[in-house]
Amino acid sequence: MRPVCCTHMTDTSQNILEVRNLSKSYGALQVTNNVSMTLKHGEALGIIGPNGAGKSTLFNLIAGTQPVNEGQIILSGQDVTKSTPALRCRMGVGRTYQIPKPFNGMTVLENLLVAATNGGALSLPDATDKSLEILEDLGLGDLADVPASQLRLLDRKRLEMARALATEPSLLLLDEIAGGLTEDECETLVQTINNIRASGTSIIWIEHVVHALLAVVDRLVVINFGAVLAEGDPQETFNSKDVQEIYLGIEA
Ligand SMILES: Nc1ncnc2c1ncn2[C@@H]1O[C@H](COP(=O)(O)OP(=O)(O)OP(=O)(O)O)[C@@H](O)[C@H]1O
Repeated sequence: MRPVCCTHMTDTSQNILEVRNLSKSYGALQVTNNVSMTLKHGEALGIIGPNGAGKSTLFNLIAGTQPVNEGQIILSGQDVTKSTPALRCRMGVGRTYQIPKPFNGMTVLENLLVAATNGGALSLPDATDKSLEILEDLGLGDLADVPASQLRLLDRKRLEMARALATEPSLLLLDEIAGGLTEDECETLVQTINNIRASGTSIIWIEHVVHALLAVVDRLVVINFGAVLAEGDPQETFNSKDVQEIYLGIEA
């Protein structure tokens, strides 16, 4: 395990994402504190940390829904720190939200079409083909014409992921997608994420369900009080004394 602050890779062609010295405050509350990290093309990175540590905020900064106070975000070699969320989405950043936010008045398919025609910029016929394919892959094929408001939790989470995939992301940000699922459902979700990953999509996954996360990611970053506490091999990092003590409150 490498301690604290992730080192930068200077060869940007290998990195789909570089986050450089990011800081973010809300009033007096510093939520992101000088965070740096990189993600290689095709890599899957896990993020864990206590509640309120600033994990989702990091996604908001990367996706552009919140402005940074300091630092830089480099996407495929291009500085997008000041770019709009829409532009970042067109450049390949797809995300899910911790609390699924579908358009409840629309069907499952219509939800994907909105994402595919706007975020993904596909024509309607292409968007329809693409959306049906994604729904099939994610086990939602039979629910295409069902209103989103009628879905059970697992299917709402799948829809959240399907909407992100409909924008054709090269970088997928998954925010606590496994919470509240049964063990079997969790296993299905892990398979789905591994399939997405096998198709070449780079992934950053924030998750409290650590065993699910460890079944997917190549590398783990631990955030505490807005800063990087540790990063490295997933199991080794998770088992380290600092992480066990600070993240789980266990005295190792
Ligand atoms: N828009 C905002 N305005 C003010 N405070 C905010 C805002 N967004 C987040 N915060 C605060 O920033 C801190 C970090 O929130 P964040 O959601 O990033 O944590 P998290 O690590 O994702 O937590 P959890 O694991 O509980 O989801 C919290 O104290 C939160 O209340």
